[in-house]
Amino acid sequence: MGYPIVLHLRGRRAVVVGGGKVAARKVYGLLEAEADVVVIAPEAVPDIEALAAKGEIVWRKKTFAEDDLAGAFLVIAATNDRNVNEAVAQAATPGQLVNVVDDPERCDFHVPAVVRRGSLTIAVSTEGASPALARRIRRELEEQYGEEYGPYLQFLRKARDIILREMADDAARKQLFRALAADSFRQRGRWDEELAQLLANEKERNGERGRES
Ligand SMILES: C[C@@]1(CC(=O)O)C2=NC(=C\c3[nH]c(c(CCC(=O)O)c3CC(=O)O)Cc3[nH]c(c(CC(=O)O)c3CCC(=O)O)/C=C3\N/C(=C\2)[C@@H](CCC(=O)O)[C@]3(C)CC(=O)O)/[C@H]1CCC(=O)O
Ligand SMILES: NC(=O)c1ccc[n+]([C@@H]2O[C@H](COP(=O)([O-])OP(=O)(O)OC[C@H]3O[C@@H](n4cnc5c(N)ncnc54)[C@H](O)[C@@H]3O)[C@@H](O)[C@H]2O)c1
Repeated sequence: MGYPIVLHLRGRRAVVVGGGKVAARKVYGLLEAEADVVVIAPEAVPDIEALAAKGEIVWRKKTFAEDDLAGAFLVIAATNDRNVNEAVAQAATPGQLVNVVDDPERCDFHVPAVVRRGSLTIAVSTEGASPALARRIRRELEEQYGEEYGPYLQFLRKARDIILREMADDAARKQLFRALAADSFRQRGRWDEELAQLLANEKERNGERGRES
């Protein structure tokens, strides 16, 4: 079974070999993670052409050669030619993370189906058993966790900073974090107001404890 992790790719080079629809899907995911994306392909779908024209990726309009992998942190072999994909995997050095879109056995990692809502990422993997099921579940999760989770996560991050700064008691902090994560809290929508109230209550309780001792 694979070990799920979230890679930090900002400023790191990701080389995608191939310029078809599968490559384009991987490119979009890599751009969301702010990787420096380089595509190697003699021909590419319009999405990839457009991204290259806007300067959001580099497209080397050529067939794959070993030296295309120089400086890559992550490599995706996404051509429609099994032999080329195999050659890409062979050319990678041991430290480079490799995904081969038509050969799960050759992969250091596979790519899950993903829902993103600001800082919230929900990833679904079937380990290659059924990418179509991963896609279906991703769509269901998109319904369940709507766009409103983006601003909610922003609030939670800010609240967490405040709580860590202002509250010393571990147990009380934990209780507060859980209260803010409750769906009923999210749905009421009065996040800042309720946080201020909860912090004030906690300060008052502390004050009382101080006077008791
Ligand atoms: C999740 C997603 C992420 C992404 O690509 O971004 C993804 N595949 C997606 C869609 C999809 N892929 C395929 C179909 C057609 C239906 C079907 O065959 O089921 C559909 C559905 C569609 O297109 O609608 C066909 C397919 N996929 C692979 C092979 C090769 C093989 O298994 O040998 C073949 C056969 C090719 C052929 O010969 O035809 C291999 C892989 N695909 C993976 C990921 C990795 C395993 C992830 C997992 O199992 O969880 C893995 C192992 C490697 C990798 O790519 O990392 C993305 C959904 C994004 C979304 O919608 O959210
Ligand atoms: N992992 C997945 O999610 C998934 C899903 C569907 C299909 N697949 C597999 O992925 C492969 C690619 O699918 P696609 O629909 O994107 O194919 P496609 O035919 O649309 O694109 C293939 C691309 O590879 C490029 N290419 C071919 N030879 C090359 C070389 N020597 N160097 C560099 N680039 C080269 C072509 O120029 C083209 O841009 C399929 O063959 C299939 O086996 C994987």
